[in-house]
Amino acid sequence: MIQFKEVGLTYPNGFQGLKDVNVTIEQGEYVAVIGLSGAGKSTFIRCVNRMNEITEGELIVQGQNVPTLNKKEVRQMRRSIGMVFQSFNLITRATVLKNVLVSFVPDLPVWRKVFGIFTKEEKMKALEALDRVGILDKAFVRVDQLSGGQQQRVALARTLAQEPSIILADEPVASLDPVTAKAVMDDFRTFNKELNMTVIMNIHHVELALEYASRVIGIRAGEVVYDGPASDVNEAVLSAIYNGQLPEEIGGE
Ligand SMILES: Nc1ncnc2c1ncn2[C@@H]1O[C@H](COP(=O)(O)OP(=O)(O)OP(=O)(O)O)[C@@H](O)[C@H]1O
Repeated sequence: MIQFKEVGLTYPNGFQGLKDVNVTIEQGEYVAVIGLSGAGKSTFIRCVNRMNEITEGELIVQGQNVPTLNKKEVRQMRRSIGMVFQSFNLITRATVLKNVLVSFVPDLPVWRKVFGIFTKEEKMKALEALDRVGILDKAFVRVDQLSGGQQQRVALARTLAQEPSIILADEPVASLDPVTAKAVMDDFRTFNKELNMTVIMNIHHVELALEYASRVIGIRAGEVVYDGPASDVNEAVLSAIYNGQLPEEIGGE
């Protein structure tokens, strides 16, 4: 479970990124976070694994009080929280398999990190993850020889191999064509449904958000202005989230 209680975040330059956020997310939910550019979507999800530090209120993730964790505890917490980015964050000159194996690195003793020796079990887990996202045949191909969609699947496989209970996804389909974007969204849905992973996804594409997520959190200027089922999101709700500037795909300019 993830609980934001009266959370505020003021950046060091004084900008208020989040204001009085009260949100509880249960294990296994699929949440889409929507809002205008600059509304605070990334700020919000990055608090969960403490990439951003909250400055007010309380944040509990899987029973742990996030702001009070020391460095070692933060590292441990992050093992159970996968992160997927728009830019994939891969080592492009290494093979697909190596990129997935990297997910085991934080747990490796120093000598194994240096020599890059992975156990048979780890290799099997990595290959299984590649199989799940449908790119097992690319295991020994260099990442820079793959398409954008394939690269995002490598990033997904890397996250999956980590066996997280929560996946934070920051605009994971923004740079993909519509067909590939849907395929990647389908992968997230599979992880969510079959593996009971919580998915919290920032997404600009409202139609996809409403199609895939069960819950929508709408953020405007650092405040949660909607939190409810995706099925209840209508034009009025969107107008409130987007400050009257409806996205083009749903009838705006
Ligand atoms: N390190 C920082 N210091 C000061 N202000 C910041 C910092 N990081 C983000 N901000 C500001 O906080 C606000 C929210 O940023 P955030 O990246 O969370 O928005 P977003 O909704 O994810 O936007 P986008 O959809 O464009 O990615 C923006 O106004 C941004 O300029």
